Amino acid sequence: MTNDLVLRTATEADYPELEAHIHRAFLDDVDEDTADLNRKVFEPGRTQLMTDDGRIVGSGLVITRDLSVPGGVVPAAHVTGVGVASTHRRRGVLTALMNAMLTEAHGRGTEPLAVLWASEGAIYGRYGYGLASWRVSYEIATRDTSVVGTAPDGARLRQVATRDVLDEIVAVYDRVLTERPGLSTRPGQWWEYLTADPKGWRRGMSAERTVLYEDAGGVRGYARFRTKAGWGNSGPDGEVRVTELLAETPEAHAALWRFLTSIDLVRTVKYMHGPIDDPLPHLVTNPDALVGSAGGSLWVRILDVPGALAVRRYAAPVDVVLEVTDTAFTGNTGRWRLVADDDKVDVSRTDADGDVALDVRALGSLYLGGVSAGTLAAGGLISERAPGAVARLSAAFGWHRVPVSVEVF
Ligand SMILES: CC(=O)SCCNC(=O)CCNC(=O)[C@H](O)C(C)(C)COP(=O)(O)OP(=O)(O)OC[C@H]1O[C@@H](n2cnc3c(N)ncnc32)[C@H](O)[C@@H]1OP(=O)(O)O
Repeated sequence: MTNDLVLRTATEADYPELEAHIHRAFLDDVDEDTADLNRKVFEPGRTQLMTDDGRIVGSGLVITRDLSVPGGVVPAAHVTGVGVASTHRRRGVLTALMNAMLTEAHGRGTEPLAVLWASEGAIYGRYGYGLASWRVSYEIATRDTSVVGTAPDGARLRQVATRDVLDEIVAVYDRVLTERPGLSTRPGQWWEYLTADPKGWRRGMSAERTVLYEDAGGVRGYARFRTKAGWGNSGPDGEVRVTELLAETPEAHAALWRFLTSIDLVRTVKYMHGPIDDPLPHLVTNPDALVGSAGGSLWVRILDVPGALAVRRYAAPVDVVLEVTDTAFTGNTGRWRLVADDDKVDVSRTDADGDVALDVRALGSLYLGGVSAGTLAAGGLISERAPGAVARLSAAFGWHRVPVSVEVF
């Protein structure tokens, strides 16, 4: 092995080697069926590579998408495809790649945030990312519970091939996104990519199906899911795995879950992207049968503190001075006065004393409204300098819906 490490931006021609490298880093092989699929969403100009003697040994991809935040939708650098060859680990390759990705995104001046899903939660805090949203993974024993009630008159469910109803589900997704923080926009070929349904993505399950919920106003919700037949000593033991479920109305939400948990021959329904504030446990006959376990999902790295603070909305009027520390992007360091009331938000640098002091990582956790300032203060991650400031911050940064990221990108 040589030690001729070079950091560079990718080109289109790097794609085949890059794809093999990423699969290897994730302990997988390139599947003939899925080969080239990721090319649909590959942005070579935003992809950083580390090469050793010309061969790729490290990668980090940035994808240009927006993210819903409390009261808005903002450009956010979506970081993904981070992988370092096993032969080159723990020598600072990830650090070099991450610095290059964040510097490029910061330099654009248009993306106040970077976001990612972490393969392992221990990795990204050191780069200023804060864990900002959570998910509930359900494993529902359908024999032990059911969703109460019935759908209203005139409502109906329609089971279809996902690709045949793309326009309808895109419209639902885009409407839900304006109400719920943490969702990523799906520009360009994203929907085509996500619904391509190659065999390699099925992991022993069926092709993807979609069920739509419609009322007099049109489609109000959908669930994309796969099924698997199974037989045990006591009869059928089938499984449903939900890829994504989004609903605009309470009726759509209940009807979709009622459908999924009552399919004949199915004994288990799994879904890994439930929001923490999902009303489902309150709608079933026995919430214990949902077996939900919570885990982290989206990590947020604030790249531009005043820009990020100005672009979201606040749940309560607030006038507070945040004393922020950021060792990587030092322009963020300092005291920022945030004054917000309804739709008016003003952020300015100030010499006034800080009401609270926090690192940019804690600000990332706070940002989407899914982690309260009180929680962070209790952990020593926010220091209160003015009495009552943490309570005011908690009220202002909270949101009526918690963030959820429904897609591991
Ligand atoms: C957004 C995404 O794409 S998530 C996917 C991340 N990729 C994977 O999980 C694939 C398998 N793993 C890998 O490819 C590599 O091990 C990586 C990318 C996680 C780390 O790459 P490396 O080049 O070894 O990291 P690097 O040497 O730059 O380490 C930087 C720091 O992170 C720490 N670190 C790196 N990996 C881990 C880990 N898995 N768990 C805990 N700490 C870690 C290092 O100890 C080091 O700490 P220090 O700053 O205190 O010295």
